[in-house]
Amino acid sequence: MTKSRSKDIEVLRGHIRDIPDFPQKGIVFKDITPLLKDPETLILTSRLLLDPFKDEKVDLVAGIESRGFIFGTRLATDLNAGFVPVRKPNKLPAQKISVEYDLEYGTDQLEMHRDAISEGDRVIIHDDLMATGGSAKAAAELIKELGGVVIGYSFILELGFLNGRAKLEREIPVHSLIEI
Ligand SMILES: O=P(O)(O)OC[C@H]1O[C@H](OP(=O)(O)OP(=O)(O)O)[C@H](O)[C@@H]1O
Ligand SMILES: Nc1ncnc2[nH]cnc12
Repeated sequence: MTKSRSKDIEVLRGHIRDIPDFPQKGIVFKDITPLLKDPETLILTSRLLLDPFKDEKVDLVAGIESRGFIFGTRLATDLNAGFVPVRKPNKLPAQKISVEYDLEYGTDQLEMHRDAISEGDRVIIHDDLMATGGSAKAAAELIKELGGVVIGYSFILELGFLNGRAKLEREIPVHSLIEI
């Protein structure tokens, strides 16, 4: 990593705050709202997320609800790609597919519209944070079921101690700006 990139990453790190015992006891919640509020870190985050993919041919960015929507749409426009939402249950209005998955705190379900992906579409999965990797794995399963090809994962933050990467296919690159 270049010196200036690692300096930029440190700036971002300084704008993520720890909230102990949220949403339940024992969880240290990584809150990105300070990073969103500062116009400099807001734009810096978009730029740093774009870097690893800027020479790739990308058809779609799939953002995971809800915090994955924030930078996912920007990443899509920066790549001249489309954006598709991966949503929590009962939010999408048209025909959809679903998958269940485990969270650091509980279980949940993710859904995508059946027509969100065309056969062979090259898709990046984006979220603000990877914890157990359950959400990212579930999103990848949905995309593959619809005929898409996952070409990479993009996160601002990765909780490395939870080893979420182990859940993902090894040959697909994972780009996390900050690893904790
Ligand atoms: O790697 P995992 O263990 O699956 O956890 C990561 C997911 O958890 C958080 O979302 P959350 O479910 O809290 O919802 P939100 O984005 O709507 O706040 C985060 O934004 C990721 O989507
Ligand atoms: N520790 C954490 N902080 C913020 N979002 C999360 N999603 C899952 N675990 C999380």
